[in-house]
Amino acid sequence: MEPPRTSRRSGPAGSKPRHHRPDAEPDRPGLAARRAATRLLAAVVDTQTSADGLTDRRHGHADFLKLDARDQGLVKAILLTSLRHRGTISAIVEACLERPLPGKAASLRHILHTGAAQVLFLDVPDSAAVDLAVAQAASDSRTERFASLVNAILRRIGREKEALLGRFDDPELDCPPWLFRRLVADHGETNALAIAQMHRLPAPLDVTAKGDPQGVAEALGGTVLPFGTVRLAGGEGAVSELPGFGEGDWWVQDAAASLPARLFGDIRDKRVVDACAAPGGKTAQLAAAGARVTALDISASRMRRLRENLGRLGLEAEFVVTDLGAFTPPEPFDAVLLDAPCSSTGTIRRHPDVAYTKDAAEIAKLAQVQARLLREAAVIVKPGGLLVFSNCSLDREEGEDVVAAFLADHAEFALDPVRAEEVPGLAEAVSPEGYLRTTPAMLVRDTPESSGLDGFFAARLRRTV
Ligand SMILES: C[S@@+](CC[C@H](N)C(=O)[O-])C[C@H]1O[C@@H](n2cnc3c(N)ncnc32)[C@H](O)[C@@H]1O
Repeated sequence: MEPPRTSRRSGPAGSKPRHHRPDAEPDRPGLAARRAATRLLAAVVDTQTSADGLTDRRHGHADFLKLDARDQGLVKAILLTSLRHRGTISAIVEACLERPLPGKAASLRHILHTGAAQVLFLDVPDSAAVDLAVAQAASDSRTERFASLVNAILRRIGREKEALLGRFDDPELDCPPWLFRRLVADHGETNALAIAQMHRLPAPLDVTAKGDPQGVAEALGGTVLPFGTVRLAGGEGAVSELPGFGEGDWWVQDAAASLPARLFGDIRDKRVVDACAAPGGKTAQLAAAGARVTALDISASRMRRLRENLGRLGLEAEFVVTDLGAFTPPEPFDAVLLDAPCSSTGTIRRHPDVAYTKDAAEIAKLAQVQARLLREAAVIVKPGGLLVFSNCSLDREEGEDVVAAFLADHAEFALDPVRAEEVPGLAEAVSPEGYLRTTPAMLVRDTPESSGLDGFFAARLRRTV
């Protein structure tokens, strides 16, 4: 139920390219897809536009929308691979250049990056990747004089790929310095490197079963993780075509994202508000567990998706579209879940653009929003009730620091520490104070590809009076 993220600095998603020379290259199969991949990469790294927004099937970039489904799949693969391995690709391209690229050569750099991503990491014939990158360079007035350079560099990368990948095999390369510094400060150098290493792999597909996880695992050929999530081996094709989707037997939800709602324990018949609910993964969990749920969100469009999702699952909730700060229920709730908006650095395996669209200033701003939402959520918890605060950031500033400041100001709340036995198989995710803090480097399984989970933070607070 991951939502398409919108642009932080919404750029001209569908603006006409000014430099394209249509006479230089007629529509050659595959060229429009490569051009789109390069433009989308530029939009992510130059104007901090989210990849989900650019590749949204209804509101995405014009160059993306005009492609057929197969080419759209290819564009996404090229874009996400270019971002996931951005540092490695950069180092390899630089190593193959006789002299550095001119400082203003952003368009050329993006063509080289998307071309090298295909040659180094994707199952695309090298010759097609190289020829189309050369054609792309030749058809743009900003890059046409570098077409033979593109040819030479990408062919060399193709010839020497094993050696080059061996020479530049360092996870830190693929983690932008601002993020790596913060990971080291919050998690220590060894963990930071392990997290950066996991960020180089796409995440497995996790689903939450509405009923029996074992039955869903058998239907989908997956395995049940110790705390109930069903993890799939991966594979091709649309999620909506997998067995049981149409019947509403399960929904997509990363293993870590399923943990905050579990922290309420037995929630049957309790009145619960999911205070930042859309698109509804946690609302669905609470409703499936028998709670009487009020799903609240400020966004009407995201709430529509939540309603559709719950409809498919045959689950019920009360829906409220409002700013949490303006919500004045007639009586307080037994439990409040605040899954607050955040930088999403815990989801970089799925959203590698996050490493390039977010920064320290954005994290500071989001931490303030979270602090405000937590104060507002506290008001609607009844005495003795529970308040779970969570988000998918790896950053202390959006987690432990927000909760510590809240507790310092709210003597009527106390931390209700999470116990290791509540999260089987994830004891290392429980901090000495009783916070839950997962990272992609946890949940090690048979292979790196089947391991890991999103980075999540959760704290359980109890209102004492
Ligand atoms: C991380 S998402 C929630 C994901 C959701 N809990 C799930 O599991 O599917 C954060 C949500 O908070 C909502 N939000 C942001 N500010 C809000 C506010 N002031 N009041 C209510 N909802 C808000 C956003 O619209 C967004 O849907």
